[in-house]
Amino acid sequence: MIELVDIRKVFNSGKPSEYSALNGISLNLGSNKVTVLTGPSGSGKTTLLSIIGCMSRPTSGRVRLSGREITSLPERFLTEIRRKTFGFIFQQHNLIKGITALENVMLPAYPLGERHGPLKERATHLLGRLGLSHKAQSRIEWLSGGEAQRVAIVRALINDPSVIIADEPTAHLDTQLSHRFLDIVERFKSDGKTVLITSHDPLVYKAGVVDEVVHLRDGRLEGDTS
Ligand SMILES: Nc1ncnc2c1ncn2[C@@H]1O[C@H](COP(=O)(O)OP(=O)(O)OP(=O)(O)O)[C@@H](O)[C@H]1O
Repeated sequence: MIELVDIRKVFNSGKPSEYSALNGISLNLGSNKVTVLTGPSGSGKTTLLSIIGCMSRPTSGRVRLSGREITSLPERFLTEIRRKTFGFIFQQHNLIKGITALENVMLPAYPLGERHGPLKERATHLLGRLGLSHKAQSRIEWLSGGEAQRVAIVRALINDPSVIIADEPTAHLDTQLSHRFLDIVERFKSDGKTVLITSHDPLVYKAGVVDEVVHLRDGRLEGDTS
């Protein structure tokens, strides 16, 4: 599904602050699999996620998505791929204050031009699936941390992405809500989705639903000495 070939990422190239965050990562992420990316702080997990999710480009190396080379595509194609293929769940959920949970969920679908009625129906249905029907009209700032987290998950699903990317999804969740998140991952998987998670949390990387754990250290796959 997603193939990475010799991915390198250098920040601030040519400056005294030059930093090589990824040093030749080659990796295959199988379709309909749950992969966890783990490793110490600063090992390059978020940098790699943002490259896989078409949010940034590698300095060198190739990314193939379902066999299609996407590394060198112009920005507008990458934006389209990003919208249609990926659903993102960020550590800080980036939900917008001052508008309701329902409106937050619908926002990523607006650029795709879907009619308002069916979109609202789908968003309402998805909120219900995560037990949030009664919070649809609540403003984001009125929700608890766990509720906001679930709104962020629903928002990630609104365009029916085939790949879900979650960056430290349980960082702000207690044990019970972390288990709830893993139940949701289980559901993604049975819906045929591919899931990629970064996590330091043993509760996540040791979970039964996880197919593969990839360890990063110093921008390399652990055990890879090439
Ligand atoms: N835009 C940037 N400019 C310069 N250096 C950067 C930039 N983004 C990340 N880095 C550096 O690249 C390295 C990898 O960062 P990254 O955020 O990918 O690590 P991480 O494994 O996700 O860490 P954490 O677990 O703490 O979130 C870090 O040393 C970081 O300081």
